Amino acid sequence: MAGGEVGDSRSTSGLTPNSGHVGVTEPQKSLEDENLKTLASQDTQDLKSVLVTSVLNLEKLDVDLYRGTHHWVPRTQRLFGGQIIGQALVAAAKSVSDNFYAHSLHCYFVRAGDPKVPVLYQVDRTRDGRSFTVRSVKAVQHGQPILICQASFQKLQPSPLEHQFTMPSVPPPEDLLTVEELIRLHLSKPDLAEDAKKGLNKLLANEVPIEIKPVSPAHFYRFTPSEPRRLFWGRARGYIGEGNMKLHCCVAAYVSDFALLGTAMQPYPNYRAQFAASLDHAMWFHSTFCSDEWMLYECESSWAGSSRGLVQGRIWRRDGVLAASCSQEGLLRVKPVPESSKL
Ligand SMILES: CC(C)(COP(=O)(O)OP(=O)(O)OC[C@H]1O[C@@H](n2cnc3c(N)ncnc32)[C@H](O)[C@@H]1OP(=O)(O)O)[C@@H](O)C(=O)NCCC(=O)NCCSC(=O)CCCC(=O)O
Repeated sequence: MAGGEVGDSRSTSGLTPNSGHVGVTEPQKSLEDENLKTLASQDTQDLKSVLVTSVLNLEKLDVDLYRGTHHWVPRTQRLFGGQIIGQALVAAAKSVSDNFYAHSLHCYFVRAGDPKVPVLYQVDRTRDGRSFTVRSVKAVQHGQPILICQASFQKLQPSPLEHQFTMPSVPPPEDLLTVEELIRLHLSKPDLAEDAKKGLNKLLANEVPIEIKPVSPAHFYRFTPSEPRRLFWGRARGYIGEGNMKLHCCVAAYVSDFALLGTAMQPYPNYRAQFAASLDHAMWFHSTFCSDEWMLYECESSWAGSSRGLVQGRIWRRDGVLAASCSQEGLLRVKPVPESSKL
């Protein structure tokens, strides 16, 4: 966007939910241990999200050249894909007029990101049109691209053609446990294998700037084989700020890469990913939303084969409006889970 700030105040999307349907079911007790909800995980909603203060706050080095730093690095010690996509979209948006809004992006992860050095973002102003503006961004480390991304922006153009799927009915986030609460619950089991305990404690030590509440934890953690479909509520930790749609899109791009690929592993609880990495990621933005408010992520994997898995995602506002869709193919090299590690 013009002026180098990821900020605007888009007021309406032009898309409405289907016949006022609200997909959230009435409150109900989802897991027996209600006490855990109050004991576990501090409420950080009053804090400005680290995604705003640091991760998506790129340093300008020159015209169309930015530097991004890291906050959370996954255990794999390669950069989190969502961080690179989110930062690439921030860089792309900086040269786009305020009245153009991201409607889609298409990315390839071509090399693993190195967490020891910052990432440079080189923006190419591919085209400025009357309705659409396109930017190409190359994320570079050690002189070589790690991500190539095309992002397209459009002026608001209302249309009589408006439809969307209906949001699935699920319990509201207030009735579900966060990933951290579920892990603590699991850790309290006396017969838990040592290997599993170690793995879960490592997960707890993660400082991921995203909060997640799985709708069906057993599917999410792949205790049993299940259809490659998952639903979870997700939001950025901390406060992002109102009326800043461009930033909310960048945050959503960050969050969207977090738990997508695991969907393709759900039918195979006896296999563990030895190497899992997103190969490409596409995203379409449909409506206004707040990425620091709970949104329902509906993910399904239509196919897996040749050491790859394909996953589609829909991101719903809790009032039933389809906010965004995404699609990703990932590399999944697997090995059987050793008996001693089974939960
Ligand atoms: C995907 C790859 C690895 C593809 O590379 P490649 O052509 O295989 O490259 P390479 O340098 O030749 O090899 C890399 C490595 O893969 C090994 N390899 C290659 N082929 C095979 C095989 N058939 N069987 C078993 N191993 C194989 C090679 O020996 C290399 O291993 P090494 O690094 O030497 O230990 C590359 O393009 C890449 O690293 N891209 C970046 C992917 C990425 O970083 N994505 C974003 C992070 S993933 C993420 O954030 C999602 C997390 C969300 C979630 O967990 O749900």
